[in-house]
Amino acid sequence: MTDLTCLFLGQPLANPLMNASGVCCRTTTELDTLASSAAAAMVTKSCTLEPRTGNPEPRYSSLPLGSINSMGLPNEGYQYYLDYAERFDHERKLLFLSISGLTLDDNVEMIAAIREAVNPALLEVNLSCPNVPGKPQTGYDFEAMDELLDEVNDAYKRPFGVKLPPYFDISHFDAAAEVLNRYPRLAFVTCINSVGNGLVIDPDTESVVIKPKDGFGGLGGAYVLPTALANVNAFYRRCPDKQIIGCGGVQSGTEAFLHLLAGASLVQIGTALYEEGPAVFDRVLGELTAIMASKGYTSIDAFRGKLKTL
Ligand SMILES: O=C1NC(=O)NC(C(=O)O)N1
Repeated sequence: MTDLTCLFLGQPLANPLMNASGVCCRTTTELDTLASSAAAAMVTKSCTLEPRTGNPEPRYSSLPLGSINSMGLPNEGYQYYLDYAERFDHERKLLFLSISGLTLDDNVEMIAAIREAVNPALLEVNLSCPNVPGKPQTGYDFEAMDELLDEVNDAYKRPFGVKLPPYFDISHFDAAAEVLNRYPRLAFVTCINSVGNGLVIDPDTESVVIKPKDGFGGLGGAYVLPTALANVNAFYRRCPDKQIIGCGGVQSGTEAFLHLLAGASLVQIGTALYEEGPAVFDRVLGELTAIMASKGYTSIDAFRGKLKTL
């Protein structure tokens, strides 16, 4: 019998799957769809202090090898998601609440409200939205990242986590991990956010495919799998006291298996969820189960993090 249960921050979950923030999680209708899906956990759209309509459309495009987006943090404002979390049945499913304040003060203000929650969700601080014009990604500025995490650590006494951008240099894995490891209550790290500021060009129209930022947007899907796996494994190796949530390029049980092998505790699905809807969770769970059975693994811990090197 193949058992998909896993432990996250001490909480048993039926399986390791959840959505990637931003997909199927902006409205209560979308969030309720996730709550009714086979995913064992779910995360809200990254929210800001005030509601945002986001960037002009078209701002998302799907392609054979993945997706490009420049949504621009469209969301209902943090109170909307706080209210959703207060009404949520946390026994039923693990709920994460993602914040992406436009300024340090906005993040501090949102956290001041979130810490008063009677029925708290798990806080994820998004350090990596690449699509707000004029807003650099905090995750690429280690000093700013440390300053923000110091404020979060002071203001918020429950375990929390961060959503990181992809890094592409070993010295950046080292520097980022050094900052993260200063905060023991920083309990999980979600790798990766989209690969920022890619450019998809349509050869027929000789045009970009999304409107914001002259077509520059965050890449997801198959394009980003090797980078996602590298970031999951890099932080799995460097942050032994934290759990890693893998995100990027999961389109089947195979990629979910790879993220777990690389050290992920949970696995997020973004582009494939956007394209296929919540049935993607049932499909990927079935495929993951089949892969584990074919390899003789009866539990996820039998192989999780046990990536072989040569
Ligand atoms: O953090 C984010 N990552 C993305 O790829 N897109 C969204 C967005 O643009 O809102 N935010």
